[in-house]
Amino acid sequence: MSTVHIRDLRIAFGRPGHTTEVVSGISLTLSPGRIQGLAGESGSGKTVSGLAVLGLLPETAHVSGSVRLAGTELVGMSERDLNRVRGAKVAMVFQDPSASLHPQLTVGSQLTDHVRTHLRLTKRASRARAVELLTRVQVPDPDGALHRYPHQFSGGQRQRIAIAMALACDPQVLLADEPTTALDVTVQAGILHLLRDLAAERDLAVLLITHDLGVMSAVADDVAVMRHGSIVESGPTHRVFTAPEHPYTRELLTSMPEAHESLIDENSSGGQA
Ligand SMILES: Nc1ncnc2c1ncn2[C@@H]1O[C@H](COP(=O)(O)OP(=O)(O)OP(=O)(O)O)[C@@H](O)[C@H]1O
Repeated sequence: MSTVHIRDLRIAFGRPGHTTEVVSGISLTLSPGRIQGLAGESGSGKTVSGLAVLGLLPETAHVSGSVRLAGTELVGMSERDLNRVRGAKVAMVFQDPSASLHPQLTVGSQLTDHVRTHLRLTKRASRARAVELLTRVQVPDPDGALHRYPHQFSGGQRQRIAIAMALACDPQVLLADEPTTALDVTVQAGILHLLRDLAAERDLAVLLITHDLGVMSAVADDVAVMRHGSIVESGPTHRVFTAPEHPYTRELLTSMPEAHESLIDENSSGGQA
């Protein structure tokens, strides 16, 4: 299983000579089986950093530094090679599950097409794989779900289906950008549990991007706090949240006391929820 080493990643937008740097040299390591959180206020550079790992930034973005997956450099890789990495090795789950689901295709055809293209399975084997994936992400009636369209599911179920799509080719790395932000709080907890269980059982290296420190404290093993394009503090989530060293981390935690409390509650009940 692979580790992702992000080193001195810089991202700027604009024309040559008139660029604005939005990420100023961040370094992070994503390890198999662990959830690395990336926190920080809106506009701090979390999303563009995630997109850079997948080579999904627009052409107006200038990216430098290094993103190595199992020793292979992804920064500067050709679009053709990146296409092979995307989906197969690195997958992404977005805030809006519709971003990864086609509204006019059944869930079954999307999942089986995806699996057939990338894994070259027969029709029958790809259908079996689709049912297996839907079962794992706990979509009710997986067989029936194959014949339904995305809009026939609840928001939480759609996000589970998007996670199934992301997992279809057994990726080694999963980037999850605000995966629960659009969901009700009660539904959020189920999706977060699922992500945590999947990271552990599949040895997935997960980058969890969220501005929600409650979400972060519930599932991230480690957290990096971004501000204005730089990481101001990073470390094990428990340490960062209970003994923040940087004034900005303290400020964030003060503005969201429930995150701090939820971590304390979880620890007193013997583990993370
Ligand atoms: N395509 C683009 N062209 C120019 N600037 C961009 C582009 N995409 C993002 N930016 C800028 O990059 C900075 C970082 O944006 P980013 O979306 O990564 O922030 P974020 O921390 O994920 O915030 P949010 O939580 O609101 O999504 C912002 O100033 C944003 O305006």
